[in-house]
Amino acid sequence: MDVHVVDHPLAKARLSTMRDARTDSAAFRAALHELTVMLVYEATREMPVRIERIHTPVARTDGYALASPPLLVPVLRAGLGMADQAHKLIPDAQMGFVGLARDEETLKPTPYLESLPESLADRPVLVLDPMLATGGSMEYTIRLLTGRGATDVTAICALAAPEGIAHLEKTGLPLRVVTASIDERLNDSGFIVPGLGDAGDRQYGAV
Ligand SMILES: O=P(O)(O)OC[C@H]1O[C@H](OP(=O)(O)OP(=O)(O)O)[C@H](O)[C@@H]1O
Ligand SMILES: O=c1cc[nH]c(=O)[nH]1
Ligand SMILES: [Mg+2]
Repeated sequence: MDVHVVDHPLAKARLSTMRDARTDSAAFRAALHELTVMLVYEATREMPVRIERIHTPVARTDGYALASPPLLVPVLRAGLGMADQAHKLIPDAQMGFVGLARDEETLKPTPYLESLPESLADRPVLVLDPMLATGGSMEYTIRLLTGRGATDVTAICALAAPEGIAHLEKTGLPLRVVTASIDERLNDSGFIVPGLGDAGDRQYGAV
């Protein structure tokens, strides 16, 4: 599995704002928005482009556009904080939605929403979720997508735990991960250490 860490000073700065326990919800959301732009920018670097001749006011030249705009799939709730920024970068993208809540005891995802196009054959998919912890929520999401024919899936996460990466690797699912950090470990409650706490609660309040 290809894992790409976006190790850029500006990404580190936004991530540090998100990690800081003193950061309030509005500033946390703003930092996640900005980090999302950097992660999506890197994740789409190798995407095939369509070239067509265009006219500048001065001359003819090649114009570029994504050959096949990806499907964006934010995983609710926390992934919602990445959706608008990703969509601004790729305005032609269609968006699907998956809603999952991790059970605090078992750490297994409980699904409550699935809104996806019927067929995803030949369509790249970008899954947006700031946190990859045990990897259970991402595995669940990827299986929904591959069940609809997706073969080109990229998970875009602010943070990942080594345990979650290893878990996804073991599944053998066709997946690439783009993240700003692979942290140290998970704690006994399944939280990423040092992490940033609960990404959904920090954006929207505790449920
Ligand atoms: O890798 P995992 O161990 O599955 O954990 C990661 C999941 O946990 C968080 O969601 P959460 O269940 O807290 O829901 P929320 O977004 O509504 O807060 C996060 O946004 C991921 O979806
Ligand atoms: O550290 C973690 C782990 C799972 N989900 C979160 O929001 N944070
Ligand atoms: Mg949460």
